[in-house]
Amino acid sequence: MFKFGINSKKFITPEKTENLVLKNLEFNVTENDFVSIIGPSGCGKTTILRILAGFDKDFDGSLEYSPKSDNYYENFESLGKIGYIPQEFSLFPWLNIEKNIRFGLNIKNISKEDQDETVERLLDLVGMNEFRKYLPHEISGGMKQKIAICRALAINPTSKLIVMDEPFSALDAQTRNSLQEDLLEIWRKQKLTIVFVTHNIDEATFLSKRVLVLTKLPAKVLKEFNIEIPHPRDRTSLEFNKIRKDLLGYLN
Ligand SMILES: Nc1ncnc2c1ncn2[C@@H]1O[C@H](COP(=O)(O)OP(=O)(O)OP(=O)(O)O)[C@@H](O)[C@H]1O
Repeated sequence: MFKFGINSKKFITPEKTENLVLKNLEFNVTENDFVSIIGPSGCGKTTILRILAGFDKDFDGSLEYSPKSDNYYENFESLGKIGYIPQEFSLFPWLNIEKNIRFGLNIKNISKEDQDETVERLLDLVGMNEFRKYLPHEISGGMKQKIAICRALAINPTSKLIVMDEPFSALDAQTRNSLQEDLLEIWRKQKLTIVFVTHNIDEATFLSKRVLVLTKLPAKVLKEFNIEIPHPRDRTSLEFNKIRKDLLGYLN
Protein backbone atom coordinates (compact mmCIF):
# COMPACT_ATOMS: atom_id res chain seq x y z
CA MET A 1 0.00 0.00 0.00
CA PHE A 2 2.81 2.37 0.88
CA LYS A 3 6.47 2.41 1.62
CA PHE A 4 7.88 4.55 4.41
CA GLY A 5 11.49 5.45 3.73
CA ILE A 6 13.01 8.12 5.90
CA ASN A 7 16.68 8.87 5.42
CA SER A 8 16.70 11.28 8.30
CA LYS A 9 14.41 13.27 10.54
CA LYS A 10 15.94 15.87 12.81
CA PHE A 11 14.67 18.28 15.41
CA ILE A 12 16.44 21.34 16.72
CA THR A 13 16.73 21.24 20.50
CA PRO A 14 16.22 24.31 22.74
CA GLU A 15 20.05 24.46 22.95
CA LYS A 16 20.06 24.86 19.14
CA THR A 17 21.73 21.51 18.54
CA GLU A 18 20.45 18.86 16.15
CA ASN A 19 18.57 15.87 17.50
CA LEU A 20 18.67 13.12 14.87
CA VAL A 21 15.57 11.10 15.66
CA LEU A 22 15.07 8.79 12.65
CA LYS A 23 17.85 7.46 10.43
CA ASN A 24 17.43 5.07 7.49
CA LEU A 25 14.09 3.89 8.76
CA GLU A 26 12.19 1.80 6.23
CA PHE A 27 9.10 -0.30 6.33
CA ASN A 28 6.18 -1.30 4.11
CA VAL A 29 2.53 -1.28 4.95
CA THR A 30 0.17 -3.39 2.85
CA GLU A 31 -3.58 -3.13 2.35
CA ASN A 32 -5.51 -4.32 5.44
CA ASP A 33 -2.31 -4.59 7.45
CA PHE A 34 -2.20 -4.22 11.21
CA VAL A 35 1.30 -3.02 12.02
CA SER A 36 2.35 -2.21 15.57
CA ILE A 37 5.42 -0.17 16.37
CA ILE A 38 7.20 -0.71 19.66
CA GLY A 39 10.51 0.66 20.87
CA PRO A 40 12.28 2.36 23.75
CA SER A 41 10.72 5.48 25.21
CA GLY A 42 11.51 8.58 23.18
CA CYS A 43 12.79 6.66 20.14
CA GLY A 44 10.54 8.47 17.66
CA LYS A 45 7.32 6.45 17.46
CA THR A 46 5.03 9.46 17.67
CA THR A 47 7.24 11.26 15.17
CA ILE A 48 6.62 8.42 12.69
CA LEU A 49 2.86 8.64 13.19
CA ARG A 50 2.89 12.42 12.80
CA ILE A 51 4.72 12.00 9.50
CA LEU A 52 2.22 9.35 8.40
CA ALA A 53 -0.70 11.59 9.35
CA GLY A 54 0.75 14.51 7.40
CA PHE A 55 1.30 16.75 10.47
CA ASP A 56 5.06 16.84 9.92
CA LYS A 57 6.54 16.88 6.44
CA ASP A 58 9.91 18.28 7.37
CA PHE A 59 12.09 15.22 6.81
CA ASP A 60 14.54 13.81 4.30
CA GLY A 61 13.10 10.77 2.58
CA SER A 62 9.90 9.66 0.92
CA LEU A 63 6.56 8.06 1.39
CA GLU A 64 5.57 6.15 -1.69
CA TYR A 65 2.06 5.06 -2.35
CA SER A 66 1.78 1.87 -4.38
CA PRO A 67 0.82 0.44 -6.82
CA LYS A 68 0.58 3.90 -8.38
CA SER A 69 3.99 4.90 -7.00
CA ASP A 70 2.43 8.33 -6.53
CA ASN A 71 2.98 10.77 -3.76
CA TYR A 72 1.63 9.33 -0.53
CA TYR A 73 0.20 12.61 0.69
CA GLU A 74 -1.69 13.21 -2.53
CA ASN A 75 -3.41 9.87 -2.09
CA PHE A 76 -4.13 10.06 1.57
CA GLU A 77 -3.75 13.33 3.33
CA SER A 78 -5.12 15.78 0.81
CA LEU A 79 -8.22 13.63 0.46
CA GLY A 80 -8.62 13.52 4.22
CA LYS A 81 -8.27 9.77 4.18
CA ILE A 82 -6.04 9.31 7.20
CA GLY A 83 -7.63 8.89 10.59
CA TYR A 84 -5.43 9.89 13.54
CA ILE A 85 -6.24 8.70 17.03
CA PRO A 86 -4.11 10.17 19.80
CA GLN A 87 -3.42 8.84 23.26
CA GLU A 88 -5.74 11.20 25.04
CA PHE A 89 -9.44 11.31 24.52
CA SER A 90 -9.94 14.09 22.07
CA LEU A 91 -13.67 14.71 22.35
CA PHE A 92 -15.30 18.13 22.62
CA PRO A 93 -16.55 18.21 26.22
CA TRP A 94 -19.52 20.47 25.47
CA LEU A 95 -20.93 18.28 22.68
CA ASN A 96 -22.84 15.08 23.30
CA ILE A 97 -21.59 11.79 21.83
CA GLU A 98 -23.71 12.01 18.70
CA LYS A 99 -22.66 15.60 18.05
CA ASN A 100 -19.02 14.71 18.59
CA ILE A 101 -19.28 12.13 15.82
CA ARG A 102 -21.27 14.53 13.64
CA PHE A 103 -18.84 17.42 14.07
CA GLY A 104 -16.45 16.50 11.24
CA LEU A 105 -19.35 15.73 8.92
CA ASN A 106 -20.84 19.18 9.49
CA ILE A 107 -17.69 20.98 8.48
CA LYS A 108 -17.47 18.83 5.37
CA ASN A 109 -20.92 19.89 4.15
CA ILE A 110 -22.28 16.37 4.07
CA SER A 111 -26.07 16.16 3.66
CA LYS A 112 -28.23 15.65 6.74
CA GLU A 113 -29.40 12.19 5.55
CA ASP A 114 -25.85 11.00 4.92
CA GLN A 115 -24.77 12.35 8.30
CA ASP A 116 -27.62 10.50 10.03
CA GLU A 117 -26.73 7.29 8.26
CA THR A 118 -23.04 7.57 9.18
CA VAL A 119 -23.75 8.39 12.83
CA GLU A 120 -26.15 5.43 13.13
CA ARG A 121 -23.73 3.03 11.48
CA LEU A 122 -20.82 4.09 13.69
CA LEU A 123 -22.80 4.06 16.94
CA ASP A 124 -23.95 0.53 16.02
CA LEU A 125 -20.42 -0.48 15.17
CA VAL A 126 -19.21 0.29 18.69
CA GLY A 127 -22.48 -0.68 20.41
CA MET A 128 -23.08 2.79 21.89
CA ASN A 129 -26.44 3.78 20.49
CA GLU A 130 -28.05 4.21 23.88
CA PHE A 131 -25.38 6.72 24.97
CA ARG A 132 -25.86 9.09 22.06
CA LYS A 133 -27.17 11.98 24.20
CA TYR A 134 -24.51 11.64 26.93
CA LEU A 135 -21.76 14.20 27.34
CA PRO A 136 -18.14 12.95 27.33
CA HIS A 137 -17.78 13.38 31.11
CA GLU A 138 -20.80 11.11 31.59
CA ILE A 139 -19.21 8.08 29.94
CA SER A 140 -16.18 5.95 30.84
CA GLY A 141 -12.65 6.29 29.47
CA GLY A 142 -13.05 3.20 27.31
CA MET A 143 -16.28 4.53 25.85
CA LYS A 144 -14.64 7.87 25.12
CA GLN A 145 -11.93 6.16 23.15
CA LYS A 146 -14.56 4.20 21.20
CA ILE A 147 -16.21 7.50 20.27
CA ALA A 148 -12.82 8.95 19.31
CA ILE A 149 -12.45 6.00 16.92
CA CYS A 150 -15.95 6.65 15.54
CA ARG A 151 -15.08 10.28 15.04
CA ALA A 152 -11.92 9.42 13.11
CA LEU A 153 -13.96 7.06 10.93
CA ALA A 154 -16.71 9.66 10.45
CA ILE A 155 -14.39 12.50 9.53
CA ASN A 156 -12.76 10.22 6.97
CA PRO A 157 -15.64 8.12 5.67
CA THR A 158 -13.50 6.70 2.90
CA SER A 159 -10.53 6.41 5.20
CA LYS A 160 -8.69 3.20 4.97
CA LEU A 161 -5.62 4.16 6.96
CA ILE A 162 -5.86 4.76 10.69
CA VAL A 163 -2.82 5.66 12.76
CA MET A 164 -3.17 5.24 16.51
CA ASP A 165 -0.77 6.54 19.15
CA GLU A 166 -1.05 4.44 22.31
CA PRO A 167 -4.82 4.86 22.19
CA PHE A 168 -5.57 2.58 25.15
CA SER A 169 -2.70 3.41 27.47
CA ALA A 170 -4.79 5.48 29.88
CA LEU A 171 -7.28 2.66 30.43
CA ASP A 172 -7.42 -0.09 33.03
CA ALA A 173 -6.36 -3.58 31.91
CA GLN A 174 -9.87 -4.99 31.58
CA THR A 175 -11.21 -2.10 29.51
CA ARG A 176 -8.09 -2.17 27.40
CA ASN A 177 -8.53 -5.87 26.63
CA SER A 178 -12.13 -5.41 25.65
CA LEU A 179 -11.34 -2.40 23.45
CA GLN A 180 -8.62 -4.41 21.72
CA GLU A 181 -11.28 -6.95 20.76
CA ASP A 182 -13.59 -4.16 19.56
CA LEU A 183 -10.81 -2.65 17.51
CA LEU A 184 -10.11 -5.96 15.77
CA GLU A 185 -13.80 -6.22 14.95
CA ILE A 186 -13.83 -2.68 13.47
CA TRP A 187 -10.61 -3.38 11.58
CA ARG A 188 -12.17 -6.50 10.03
CA LYS A 189 -15.56 -4.99 9.25
CA GLN A 190 -14.23 -1.74 7.80
CA LYS A 191 -11.28 -3.41 6.03
CA LEU A 192 -8.97 -0.83 7.57
CA THR A 193 -5.21 -0.58 7.50
CA ILE A 194 -3.88 0.28 10.95
CA VAL A 195 -0.51 1.52 12.15
CA PHE A 196 -0.53 1.32 15.94
CA VAL A 197 2.03 2.56 18.46
CA THR A 198 2.13 0.89 21.86
CA HIS A 199 4.46 0.26 24.77
CA ASN A 200 2.54 -2.84 25.65
CA ILE A 201 3.95 -6.08 24.28
CA ASP A 202 0.84 -8.05 25.15
CA GLU A 203 -1.27 -5.56 23.20
CA ALA A 204 1.04 -5.69 20.16
CA THR A 205 0.97 -9.51 20.20
CA PHE A 206 -2.80 -9.65 20.59
CA LEU A 207 -3.59 -7.21 17.79
CA SER A 208 -0.97 -7.19 15.10
CA LYS A 209 -0.22 -8.96 11.88
CA ARG A 210 3.26 -7.50 12.12
CA VAL A 211 5.29 -5.83 14.84
CA LEU A 212 8.21 -3.51 14.16
CA VAL A 213 10.71 -3.19 17.01
CA LEU A 214 12.69 0.04 16.80
CA THR A 215 16.16 0.79 18.11
CA LYS A 216 16.86 3.68 20.43
CA LEU A 217 17.70 7.06 18.86
CA PRO A 218 18.32 7.51 16.00
CA ALA A 219 15.59 4.97 15.40
CA LYS A 220 15.56 2.34 12.70
CA VAL A 221 13.85 -1.03 12.48
CA LEU A 222 15.73 -3.53 14.64
CA LYS A 223 13.44 -6.47 13.94
CA GLU A 224 10.19 -7.20 12.19
CA PHE A 225 7.93 -9.96 13.51
CA ASN A 226 5.13 -11.60 11.56
CA ILE A 227 2.46 -12.89 13.89
CA GLU A 228 0.58 -15.67 12.21
CA ILE A 229 -1.61 -16.79 15.11
CA PRO A 230 -5.25 -16.65 13.91
CA HIS A 231 -7.73 -14.37 15.69
CA PRO A 232 -9.19 -14.56 18.28
CA ARG A 233 -5.85 -15.01 20.02
CA ASP A 234 -5.51 -16.73 23.36
CA ARG A 235 -3.22 -14.67 25.61
CA THR A 236 -2.42 -17.74 27.69
CA SER A 237 -1.37 -20.01 24.80
CA LEU A 238 2.20 -21.20 24.41
CA GLU A 239 2.63 -19.67 20.96
CA PHE A 240 1.31 -16.29 22.18
CA ASN A 241 3.75 -16.27 25.06
CA LYS A 242 6.62 -17.37 22.85
CA ILE A 243 6.11 -14.27 20.66
CA ARG A 244 5.73 -12.06 23.70
CA LYS A 245 9.01 -13.36 25.07
CA ASP A 246 10.81 -12.88 21.75
CA LEU A 247 9.52 -9.30 21.49
CA LEU A 248 10.62 -8.55 25.01
CA GLY A 249 14.07 -9.94 24.22
CA TYR A 250 14.46 -7.54 21.32
CA LEU A 251 13.02 -4.60 23.19
CA ASN A 252 15.52 -5.07 25.98
N1 LIG B 1 8.31 19.09 18.08
C1 LIG B 1 9.49 18.65 18.54
N2 LIG B 1 10.54 19.49 18.68
C2 LIG B 1 11.73 19.07 19.11
N3 LIG B 1 12.01 17.79 19.45
C3 LIG B 1 11.00 16.90 19.34
C4 LIG B 1 9.70 17.28 18.89
N4 LIG B 1 8.91 16.18 18.87
C5 LIG B 1 9.69 15.16 19.30
N5 LIG B 1 10.92 15.58 19.58
C6 LIG B 1 12.06 14.74 20.03
O1 LIG B 1 12.09 13.60 19.20
C7 LIG B 1 12.41 12.43 19.94
C8 LIG B 1 11.34 11.38 19.71
O2 LIG B 1 10.10 11.81 20.27
P1 LIG B 1 8.77 10.98 20.05
O3 LIG B 1 7.70 11.66 20.79
O4 LIG B 1 8.56 10.73 18.61
O5 LIG B 1 9.18 9.60 20.76
P2 LIG B 1 8.26 8.38 21.24
O6 LIG B 1 8.99 7.13 20.87
O7 LIG B 1 6.87 8.52 20.71
O8 LIG B 1 8.27 8.61 22.81
P3 LIG B 1 7.42 7.89 23.98
O9 LIG B 1 7.71 6.43 23.83
O10 LIG B 1 8.01 8.44 25.23
O11 LIG B 1 5.99 8.25 23.76
C9 LIG B 1 12.57 12.88 21.39
O12 LIG B 1 13.94 13.06 21.63
C10 LIG B 1 11.85 14.22 21.43
O13 LIG B 1 12.44 15.07 22.36
